[in-house]
Amino acid sequence: MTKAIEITGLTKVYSNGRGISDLNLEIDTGDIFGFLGPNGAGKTTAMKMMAGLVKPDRGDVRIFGASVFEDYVQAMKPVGCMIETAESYPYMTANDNLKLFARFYPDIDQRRIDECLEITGMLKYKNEKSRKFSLGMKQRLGIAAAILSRPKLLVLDEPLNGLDVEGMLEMRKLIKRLSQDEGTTFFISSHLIHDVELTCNRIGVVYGGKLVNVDYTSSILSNYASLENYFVSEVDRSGRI
Ligand SMILES: Nc1ncnc2c1ncn2[C@@H]1O[C@H](COP(=O)(O)OP(=O)(O)OP(=O)(O)O)[C@@H](O)[C@H]1O
Repeated sequence: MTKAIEITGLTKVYSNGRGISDLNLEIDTGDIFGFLGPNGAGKTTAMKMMAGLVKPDRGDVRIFGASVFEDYVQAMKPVGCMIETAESYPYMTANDNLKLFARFYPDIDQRRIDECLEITGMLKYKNEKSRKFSLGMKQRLGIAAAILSRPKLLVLDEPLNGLDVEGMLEMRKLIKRLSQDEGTTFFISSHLIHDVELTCNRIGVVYGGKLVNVDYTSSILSNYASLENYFVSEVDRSGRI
């Protein structure tokens, strides 16, 4: 079966010597993959390259078989992204922001826009301008935009950023629902160990610009008391190598 994502030798080192180097990773269709690492580990840099927003020094990313760098349009067709902050036009309403996004796709009508607003808990703010939204509301609007086209793969950079406890629970439910009902594959970056443990079925630990290890959550939890113990042990091990 074609892998949802195949990353080979992906490297981007900034002039200050930081970034991410020699990332090799395969994500199966249907995985909820957690890219776990502390601030500055290189998660956003890797995701920007996956979305074709940053050119790598070397390496490749294939999405359902198509190379992001050789066949960008084909590779990005099944992908929804929210990378770094969720951007929206502040003087437009939530609804108008989504209508603008919808113009990039051939078949998104008002019903689908309302559905995405409903799914993300934003329907009640449909006619409010995003300028007045809290960080969490902007984040939800970003997710609504990312799921508009019913993507097969969602790449989400710190999707819980700015969400309160209730918002985090809803976001986790939303991710699991899309995974179960629509078979959506997820690539999610986070520095929140507990949330990754509860949300993701497979986890890659990234530290200091390197992917330290990848394993299934179930297997980690059967060998370690918690994901936190595993994380500390993997980071410690990588430091000693
Ligand atoms: N444009 C840039 N120029 C120089 N250095 C950069 C640039 N972007 C990121 N870096 C550096 O590369 C490293 C990785 O940054 P990146 O944003 O990928 O980390 P991250 O894991 O996403 O962290 P966070 O959780 O804080 O977003 C950091 O040390 C950062 O300072």
